[in-house]
Amino acid sequence: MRRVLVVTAVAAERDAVCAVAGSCAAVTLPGGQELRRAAGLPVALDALAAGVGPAAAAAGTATALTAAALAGQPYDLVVSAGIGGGFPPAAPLGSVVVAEAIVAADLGAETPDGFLPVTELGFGTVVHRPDPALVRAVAAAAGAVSGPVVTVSTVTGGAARAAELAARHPGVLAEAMEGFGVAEAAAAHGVPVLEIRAVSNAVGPRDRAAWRIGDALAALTGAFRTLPGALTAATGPAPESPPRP
Ligand SMILES: O=C(O)c1cccc(C(=O)CC[C@H]2O[C@@H](n3cnc4c(=O)[nH]cnc43)[C@H](O)[C@@H]2O)c1
Repeated sequence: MRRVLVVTAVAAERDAVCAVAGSCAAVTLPGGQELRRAAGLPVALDALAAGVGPAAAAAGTATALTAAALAGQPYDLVVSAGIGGGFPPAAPLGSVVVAEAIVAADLGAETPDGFLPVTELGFGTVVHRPDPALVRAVAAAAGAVSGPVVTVSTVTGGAARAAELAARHPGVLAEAMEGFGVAEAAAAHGVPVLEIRAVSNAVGPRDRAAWRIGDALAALTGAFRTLPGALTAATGPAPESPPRP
């Protein structure tokens, strides 16, 4: 059976993923974070609420991946998941976005000529590209759109920054705060990654009262209901493996 680790920021997002299974059992990770383990699905699904932002996401993901590897039960896929801001009109409230590129949008330097990504300063990486066939299959099954999703450390709160992000990242569909951190940890472990976002708000001038978190969490559950079938469609039946304790 395929083993999938889903990393969310907060418990409400994790519980929206767990809702697919009806119930989830708690497993404590080294360091004390609590993983939730779903039973009765055609994939072995674990969900972790690792905290808000790319650093917490990377730390939690790396801990869960290391614990699973040391237990001899490594994950086959990591999914960064949760609610996110959508760029209108392509990603309206309540829609689901699957990332074809997971982009660190504010990792770099401001210069007199504008923003420079760290790659242009000679360091690291600013983009992870999930397997396109997997992205297509997961998006099709979920009725989602696919395109770039940016990771930011500061939620966009104005029209000027929204326009700047859209100009710097053509086709960008959504903004969230964890995808790149999850993807960095997955890459360090050689595990494929996806990012799935359900749109709770429009990226632009801050209007917290207009966020539709309940609708987005329901859309997230709906997307995860279709994930096992999509994984099988994209990669074939899972190889035999020993059952989990
Ligand atoms: O208040 C609640 O009930 C609640 C339930 C679920 C999630 C939240 C969050 O505030 C999660 C923070 C989380 O949301 C992502 N997010 C959502 N919209 C945006 C955005 O426009 N720009 C950036 N990030 C966004 C982000 O990944 C945060 O981790 C509250």
